[in-house]
Amino acid sequence: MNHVIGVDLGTSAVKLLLVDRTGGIAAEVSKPYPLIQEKSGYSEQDPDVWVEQTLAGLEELVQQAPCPPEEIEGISFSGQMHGLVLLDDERNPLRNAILWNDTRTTKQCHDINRLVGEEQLLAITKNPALEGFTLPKILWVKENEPELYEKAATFVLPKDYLRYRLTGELAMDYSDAAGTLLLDLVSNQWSEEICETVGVDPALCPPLVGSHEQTGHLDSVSAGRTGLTMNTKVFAGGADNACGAIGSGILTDGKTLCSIGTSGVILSYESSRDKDFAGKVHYFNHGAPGAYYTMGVTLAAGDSLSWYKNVHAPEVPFEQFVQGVEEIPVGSNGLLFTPYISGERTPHADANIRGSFIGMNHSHTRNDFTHAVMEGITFSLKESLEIFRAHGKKIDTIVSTGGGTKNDYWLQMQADIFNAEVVKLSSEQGPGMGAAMLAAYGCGWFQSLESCADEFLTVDKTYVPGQERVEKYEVLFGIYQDVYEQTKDLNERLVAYR
Ligand SMILES: Nc1ncnc2c1ncn2[C@@H]1O[C@H](COP(=O)(O)OP(=O)(O)O)[C@@H](O)[C@H]1O
Ligand SMILES: O=C(CO)[C@@H](O)[C@H](O)COP(=O)(O)O
Repeated sequence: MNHVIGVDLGTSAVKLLLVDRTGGIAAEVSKPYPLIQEKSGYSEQDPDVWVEQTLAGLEELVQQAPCPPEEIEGISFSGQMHGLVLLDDERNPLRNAILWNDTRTTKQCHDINRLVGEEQLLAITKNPALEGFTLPKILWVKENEPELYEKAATFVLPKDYLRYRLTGELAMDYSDAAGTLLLDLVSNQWSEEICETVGVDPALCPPLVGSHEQTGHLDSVSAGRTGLTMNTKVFAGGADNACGAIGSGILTDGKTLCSIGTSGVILSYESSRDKDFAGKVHYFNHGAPGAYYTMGVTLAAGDSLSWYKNVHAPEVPFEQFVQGVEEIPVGSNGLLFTPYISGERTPHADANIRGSFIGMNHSHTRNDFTHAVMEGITFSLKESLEIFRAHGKKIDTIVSTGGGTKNDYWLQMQADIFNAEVVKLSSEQGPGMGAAMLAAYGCGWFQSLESCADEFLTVDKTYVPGQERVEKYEVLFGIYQDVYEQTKDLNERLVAYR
């Protein structure tokens, strides 16, 4: 047995990696799917489309594999976090999944705060009530679609539904459960107190497992469809950011990750759950046993750039669209962008804020705008970084991952804006690689995830901050930070027109 598969169920696509015993990528497949956005603030996907695209992707992966299917020992998963998949008693989805970047649940967040109490919620879950998390979505369905809620027998998260469909076994791992706002981070069990206080039946919560634990084998239907064998071991996997941390070697204190996918995150390893960030950043279980991580989230990071590209040049491939941005100077010739197109999480938990371009003039070209979008996304991530620095973390090296690393110039911009060395690994697919590492560790190939990381992960390139650009960006960052307060009220007044 010499290969494992990592499946990353992202927001824009499912990405599948076939990985050998040295961490080499033997085959790679990506299958996209759309977002369903019926209203401003709504964001949904059809869970069965995830399954269909994953099965089709696995079939292609097996066809591309340099080894027979019997040599593929295990498979594991990384998944977009927080998305609510409600299942009936026959385990069929009752409605579309409500995703992490759906912000319809402001009222339910207020209700949770009122009923549980903000301090008690923080004491139990280490996190505040935010629209993106799963519990407010459960309460939204209970309140707005009671006839569906009555039929609900269980809830799961996106990759858990996918894993269930491949194996017939239902489970949720701790790293993803932490993002539901229902996990007691101290006892590592579902919080009966929160369930009772907000009126959610604890029986809806699925069994909890560790990310590296085996949760069955592929069933005959999935094996038949994909060409894999029924002996393929299936491991639980984790939240995409937990897997991204594993797949980027963020496995010891002091290590920091920047991920630019649809969302953007700045994530830092924590060996204990005892630190106090007062809920300013998320605090979740890691996919590595017994560990934790803290992170700040930009809701629309890569998504802002995709949005901008889709408005102006939907037919142009990304690589071509961003060509020429390297000729634009620091500050985009006076154009500034805030990436709040889906509202924001860190540091401004605000579902109503929206993005801005400030400083437009006649001379601005499409490249100026693209450059400003990249800068605005990176400034937003710097705001999370500064929270960590303000809490005493010394961050001088950051591993960068996600689709955003496909552009060399953007990686240099990250180094200059973050004022830190930015490291790009050989594979930009941190979450998929992390999932493959969980399968490799689960199969017993390595004693620990750290030793797996030593074997699997290699640095491709390091980007060093340039002093002159760092200083210019420091000043611009101050202007960027002023935009939120100055556009907050304007955006509240525009809500009625959305
Ligand atoms: N060539 C490129 N240059 C810069 N950014 C890119 C490029 N290709 C893709 N991206 C960015 O990567 C994002 C997708 O990243 P990915 O990690 O695949 O997302 P997710 O896992 O959230 O679906 C896109 O939204 C886009 O902004
Ligand atoms: O909501 C969060 C983290 O709290 C997001 O990071 C999602 O987990 C989606 O990730 P991508 O699809 O952008 O990778």
